[in-house]
Amino acid sequence: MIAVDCASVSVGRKGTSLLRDISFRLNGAGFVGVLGPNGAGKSTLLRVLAGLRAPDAGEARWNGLATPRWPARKRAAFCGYLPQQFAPAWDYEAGDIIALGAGRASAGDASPGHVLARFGLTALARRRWSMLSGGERARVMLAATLATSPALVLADEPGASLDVRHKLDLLRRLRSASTSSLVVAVMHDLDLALRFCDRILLLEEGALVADCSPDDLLAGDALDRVFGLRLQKVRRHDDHDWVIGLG
Ligand SMILES: Nc1ncnc2c1ncn2[C@@H]1O[C@H](COP(=O)(O)OP(=O)(O)OP(=O)(O)O)[C@@H](O)[C@H]1O
Repeated sequence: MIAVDCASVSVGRKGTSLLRDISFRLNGAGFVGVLGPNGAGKSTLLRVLAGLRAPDAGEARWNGLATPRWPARKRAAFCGYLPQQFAPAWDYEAGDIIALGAGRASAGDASPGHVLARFGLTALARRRWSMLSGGERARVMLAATLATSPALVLADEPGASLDVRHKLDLLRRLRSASTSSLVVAVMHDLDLALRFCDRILLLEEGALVADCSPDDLLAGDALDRVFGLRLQKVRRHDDHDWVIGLG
């Protein structure tokens, strides 16, 4: 069972509202994209959902229980959180970081060697963090996050530093994880979000302005309004994927 509730969540900072009375329920496995312009509150929302930031009002719940009430070990087993920026305190080898991820919970195929192989990272196992490229770091962090197949995966702009092939590979892995886990990912690439996600949460200035399927989002004008653009929406010839361009 997996249910995530965001119940009347508000977050403020020095008189500014970062999140304004946000409510939604995510029930069951699936891929949810969080979209919105820079500064809309996407990362703040993800941190609240992860239980890393206490809201000023309202609460986030996993399976009906407010996140602060989850014991640390159960929390680590239940939720994999992939932050926008990550820097380990020590210069670990990639294999050590995978081992830390794999150690969060007992899972049949989560031995570090197996996870490295599953994510095509075996050749990088002995490479120190400081020697990894930005894209390699992102791939190591994704593998560490997904190592134990957590019920809830929260990913903040997971493909930001990846080339097009690895970005697609990452989204396919998240998509595949979302058949049994609830994946919530902050995304900036509208095309890819509409193609991979089952549901979209659209934020604007800390408010939730749309919560719907990609098709319903495209049918309305919320994207144009929020991004201040006239987006051209073209359905590809296979009638499956949308391509978005500037109108
Ligand atoms: N600790 C903080 N102190 C002050 N302002 C903050 C703090 N954290 C976030 N903010 C502000 O809150 C707003 C929302 O930030 P957040 O990082 O959640 O936005 P975002 O939608 O993820 O943006 P981006 O797409 O640029 O990553 C921004 O205006 C940001 O400057």
